[in-house]
Amino acid sequence: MSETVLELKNAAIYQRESLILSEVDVHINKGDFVYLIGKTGTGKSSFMKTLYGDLPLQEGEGSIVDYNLRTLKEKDIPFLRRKLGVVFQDFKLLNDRTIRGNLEFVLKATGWKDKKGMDSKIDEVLDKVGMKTKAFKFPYQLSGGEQQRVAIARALLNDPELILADEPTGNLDPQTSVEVMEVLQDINKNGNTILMATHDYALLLKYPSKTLKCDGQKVFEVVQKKQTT
Ligand SMILES: Nc1ncnc2c1ncn2[C@@H]1O[C@H](COP(=O)(O)OP(=O)(O)OP(=O)(O)O)[C@@H](O)[C@H]1O
Repeated sequence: MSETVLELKNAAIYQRESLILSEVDVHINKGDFVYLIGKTGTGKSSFMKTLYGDLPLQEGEGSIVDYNLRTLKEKDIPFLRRKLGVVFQDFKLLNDRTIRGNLEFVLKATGWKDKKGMDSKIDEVLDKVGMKTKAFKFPYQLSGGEQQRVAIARALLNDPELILADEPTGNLDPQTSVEVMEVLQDINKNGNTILMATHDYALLLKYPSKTLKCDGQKVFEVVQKKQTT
């Protein structure tokens, strides 16, 4: 039996009192790679924010990893986020410390204490994204694509049950986007579940997968047409 990591039933997504999406039914199983697409302003980020507890789920049912989004308390949010890896368009690395320092900061903030254990975890995740040799650099010494690889490594630190990537290639050129996408594909092949919001239809064509679309305040699954070439 497939293991469910995300389930929304008849959910409504709000930004304060404005309804952004309604009657949302979404199901994601362990190991899936799912795209979330839609024109600008259709609610992709609002949808993602609801999943990581930045917006409350006010209507319908929602469960993500082991949390019920309807009953999620403020104090649960840091624990929920430890089970999720969140990747943003703008990387959000700390410029005052090295790559290793950035990753160590997250591990310490999530309760890690043993220096050896932290070092080997950091090496492991940097290796997964091809950045092991650059751990001593500062974020501003890296290209956008490299910074995003580090952000993906950071998302992997606590072995997340689901990775939420909100426009992870939004600030990257097409070639670099493909390189970052290859990293996400590899991680997915190794068993990680990924939900990725994107505008980038070229990536969808190159790496077809289950696709959800936000349009007209609804989310529905779209069937990608097979390329004939
Ligand atoms: N903090 C906020 N307060 C109120 N309304 C908001 C807020 N953030 C976004 N919205 C509104 O919610 C709607 C959906 O925005 P959202 O950012 O979720 O869309 P999106 O599909 O992610 O867009 P983009 O692709 O441009 O990031 C928009 O109409 C936007 O104006």
